[in-house]
Formats: sequence, structure tokens, C-alpha cells
Amino acid sequence: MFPLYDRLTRLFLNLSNPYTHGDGTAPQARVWPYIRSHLAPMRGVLILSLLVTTLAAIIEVWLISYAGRLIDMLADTAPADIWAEHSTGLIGAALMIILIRPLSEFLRRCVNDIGLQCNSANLFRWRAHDHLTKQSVGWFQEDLAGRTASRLVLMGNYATDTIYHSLNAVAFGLVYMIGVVTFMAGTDIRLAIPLFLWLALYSTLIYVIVPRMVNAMETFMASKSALLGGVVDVFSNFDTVSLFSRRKDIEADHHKALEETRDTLFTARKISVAMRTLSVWLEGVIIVGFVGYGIWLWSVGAATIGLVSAALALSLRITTMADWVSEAIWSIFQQVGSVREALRSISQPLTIPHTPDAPKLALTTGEIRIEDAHHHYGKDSGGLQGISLTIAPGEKIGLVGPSGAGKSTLVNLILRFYAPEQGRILIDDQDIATVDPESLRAAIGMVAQQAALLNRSVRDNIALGQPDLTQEQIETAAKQARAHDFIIGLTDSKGRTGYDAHVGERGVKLSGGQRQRIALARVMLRSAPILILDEATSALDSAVEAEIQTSLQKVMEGKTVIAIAHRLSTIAEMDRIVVIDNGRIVESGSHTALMAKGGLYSTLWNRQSGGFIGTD
Ligand SMILES: Nc1ncnc2c1ncn2[C@@H]1O[C@H](COP(=O)(O)OP(=O)(O)OP(=O)(O)O)[C@@H](O)[C@H]1O
Repeated sequence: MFPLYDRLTRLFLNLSNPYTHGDGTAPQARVWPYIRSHLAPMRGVLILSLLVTTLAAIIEVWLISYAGRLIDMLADTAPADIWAEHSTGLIGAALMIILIRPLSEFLRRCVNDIGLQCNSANLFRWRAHDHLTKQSVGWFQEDLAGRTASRLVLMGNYATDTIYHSLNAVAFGLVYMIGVVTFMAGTDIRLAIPLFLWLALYSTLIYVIVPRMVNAMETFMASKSALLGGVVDVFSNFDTVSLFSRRKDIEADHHKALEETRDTLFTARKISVAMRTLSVWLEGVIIVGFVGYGIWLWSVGAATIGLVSAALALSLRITTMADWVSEAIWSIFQQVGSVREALRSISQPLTIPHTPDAPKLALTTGEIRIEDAHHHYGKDSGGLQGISLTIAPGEKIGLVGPSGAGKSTLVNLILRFYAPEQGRILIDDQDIATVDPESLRAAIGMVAQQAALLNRSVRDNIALGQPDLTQEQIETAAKQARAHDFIIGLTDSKGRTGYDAHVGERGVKLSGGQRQRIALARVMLRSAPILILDEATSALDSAVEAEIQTSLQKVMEGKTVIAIAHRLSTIAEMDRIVVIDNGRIVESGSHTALMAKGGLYSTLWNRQSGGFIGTD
């Protein structure tokens, strides 16, 4: 029975495929165009949903009207004659209630809850993820990661709910209109007057309240996203927070964020309470309007008793249906505010255009040419103030300068994590802005200052991006990076050991030096002709660093290398040393030449050899 049930329901799951890509343009910034642009893969399931929802609505309306007719029938029939006169009708109605109605509900649930909801939320998330992962590294640094993640995940639900309730509103609204016309046809057309009055009042209410509600929901969702972003930020930097903030301060910040959500929800709820109360009041208006109008017509001799009772029955039926429609409309506009808030992140155009069809970087020699690069991170000053530098194929340069001079910024531009605000960067005569970014990064091996690892096994971290590597290759690289010995001693909380042990979020379960050695092993396995070492050995003690130097020398062989180091002794042997200060190149030459010159480099060197660290 269960496998059959599974197969049957799976048919509905397979009604659409959520994993389809959009047209590659940035998502629309406005809610309805945004939702519309996702409907194509769902077309079949949406039409089906509209049909089954309409069917369900028809059955519900039938049930209401049948209840009325049943009472009329019982009143008009003698008890002894009931079966003789109405058995077929009664059995038909019973079958309708026991069989057809549950079947229709099953269909409606399968189409809406499985076919639509299981797929639609993921379709929105899939495409939003597709767009967000094309954003530059720089873009991700501008916003709280937790907030962006929560917007991506929750937006799938909000957008789906918006579609679901819209279909409900359309289906129930349609049947509502048909139902009202049918009911009216059986009574007196004059009773349409209170109905129109109600419609006018209800539309006004929606018109006045809905925009306020959409704004209130958007503000509430913004405070909720900020709350989530804040919590993720604190939890993921708990060491720093514990060191520098008092518990009271953390609590106070959290309290403030919570209070913000309470306050914004309060604003939204004030509106919804008013809306709900006014809707019920309007339902009262329609009941009193119908019945009162009927009584007045009767009192002036313009209508019969029958019309008054019909008016009462009619008003009750119409208000029940109006409730369905208003419920659906109400839900839509609550979700619209939430989608609009999520779109603040999701619909942002790419900060660096994505060029999937761009040609791959054709590497020949590995020459890097930087032409007048300026980058101030959108500010007026700071960053790079015009750097021109050519690094010959196979040349090894050391990048030196005081903290904040712009060394990492230059590397970020070469990796195209940011696009230079002015100037350009060429590798083997190809402007990196015009080549496929994946091929660019594949050409560059990088060990960063903060060697962050992913919460996966050590093996996966070393083989990142190269799943075909053998265990032997991975171990050889780990040995060269002096990582093998500590790796085989690792055990994680789930009992996995050695290369299978997981390293914790961002590699927190390893020491800084261990992380750096894994990152070095990773880069040793890359056959990238350009190597960037940003303080690649800064977390290692001198003994391990000396051990690694030989392997590192081997890895650097024949490659174009940019090495950033504050510990100048590690780069003194480079072909050329480029000194950056305040976003500009101030000196360039070999260690000996720069020492002879007596400029910034020699000052830095003398300061270090004066006690900070040995030079030999
Ligand atoms: N994401 C960013 N947004 C805004 N400004 C930034 C950003 N990253 C760096 N900067 C600014 O750009 C300037 C250069 O920073 P950069 O990180 O390139 O210096 P650095 O020479 O690598 O320093 P360090 O040796 O301390 O790592 C600094 O003034 C810094 O404040």
C-alpha cells in the first residue's frame, strides 16, 4: 500500500523540474515581475492547481447551498415521504460528501502541497543561489552572510505562498462570483444593492490597508533578517566576541534586535487586527444590509416573507465565501512584503558582470601586467591610487609595505574578486575583465593570510576543486607541506580519523599553522602557473617554515609568483621586491639594491632586524 501511495504522490512531485536556470539576467527587483519570471517551468502544475482548486471551491459552494436546500426540502416534505421522494438526491449528496469531496481534496493537496510547494520554493532558491554565487567576493563582504542566507532560504517559501494564495484567490474568487450570481438568480435582483455596497466598502478597505500592510511586513522581515544576521555573526565569531565583549553587551545587542522584531511585528499586527475586525464588521454590514433591506421591502409591501428568509440565507452563504477570498488576498499581501524584503539582496545586479561565454584565459607564459589600477572600494580615497607593474613570466616578486598599504587589494584585483575602478590587469596580454573568471582562478594558486577551510574532511579540503586526485597524490602533497604527520593523528567528534576527519566550520578545530599547511598542500596540487602567497607562512613557527621552504621553492619553480610578507626575511631572496605605500609603488628592486638605496624598505628591514625577527 505504501509503495503504491509513494508512487502515486511522486507523480505529482514530478510535475515540474525546479532545477532550471533563468535567462541569466539579474532577477527582477519588483515582486510580481520577479515571481512571473519564475513561472515558466511551473506552467503545467499551475494550470492544474487552478483547475483542482476551482473544483474544490465548487464543491464547497455546493455544500453550502445544499445545506440550505436540505433544510427547505425537510420543511416542505412530510417525514413519511422523505425516502420515497428524495432517496436518489440524498444518496447522491452522501456520495458526494463521502467520496467526491475527499477525492477532490486529495487531488488539490497533491497538486498544491506536493506538485507546487515541493518544487516552487526550490525553483526560487535554485535561481537565487545561481545569481548570488555569480556575485563577486567583494559583494559578499558588504553584507552579513547570515542575513543573505536567510533571505535566500526563506524567500522560496514566501514566493511560493504568494503563488499559492494567488491561485486560491483567483479560484475561490471565480467560484464566488459564479456562486453569488447563481444565488441571486434564485431570489430578487434588488438584493444585489447591499452586495454592491459591501463590495465597494471591502475594496476601499483593501486599497487603504494593503499598502500599509506590505510596508509593515517588509520592515518586519528586514528586522528578522538583521536579527538572524547578527546571531550568525556573533556565533561564528564567538571567540572574538567572548574576548572583547561582556556577556551583558552581547545580551543588550540581542535584546535590541529582538525588540526591533517585536516592535515591527507589533506595527504589522496592529494593521492586521484592524483589518480583521473591519472585515468582520463588513460581514455584519452585509448580513444586516440584506436582511434589513428585505424587512424594509416587506414592511412597505414590496416583498414576501420568502424573500426575507432567502436574503438571510444568501447573506450567510456570501459572507462565508467572502471570508475565503479575503483570507487569500490577505495572505498574498503579507507575503509580498516578505518577498520584497528578500529581494533587497537577491535582486541586486552583479557587481562584476558574469561572462560565462567569455573565452577561457589562454595561458602561455604567465606574464602579469597591471596598468594604472585604481581602487578605493567605492570611497574617495584609500585602497590603490594608481599601480602600474609588469611581472615577467616566471618572475618572483615580493610585495612589501606597511599595513593598509594596499597589498591585499592588489591581489584581490588580480583574482578579480573586485573590478578595478580604473585601469586594467592583463595576463598574457588578455584583459582579465574579458575572460571567463573560472579559468582565471584556475590559473592562479593562492594561499591566503587567513587560510579558511570548509567544514569537510581534510581530504576534501586538500583536494578542493579536484575530486579526481588519488589518496597517494593527496598524501604526497600533505607530506611536502609538513601536514601529513599531524593529519594522521586527527580525530573529530564523530570518531572520523586522519584524512577523513572533519575540520569544523572554517577549520576552527585546527591551529592556524595546521590550517596554513593544509592550504599549502592544496596549492601544491594545483598546476597553476601563477602563485600568490599572501602571508602564506605567517602562522608557522620558524622550524616548520624552514622545513616547508624547500617544498615551496619546488612549487614556485617556473611559476610567476607574488608573495606578500611582513616578515621580510621570507622574501629577501625574491627576484624583485616591490614596496607599496599608501596605494602607490614607492620602491622596486632587489633586496641588495633597495638596502643600498636606504628608503622605506631598508627602514622596515632595519626595524625588523633590530629585534623583531632575525635576518639570517
Ligand atoms: N572590503 C573593503 N571595503 C572598504 N575598504 C577596504 C576593504 N578592504 C580593504 N579596504 C581598505 O583598503 C586599504 C588597503 O587595504 P589592504 O587590505 O589592501 O592593505 P594591506 O596592505 O593588504 O594591509 P595588511 O598588510 O594589513 O594586510 C585600507 O585602507 C583598507 O581599509
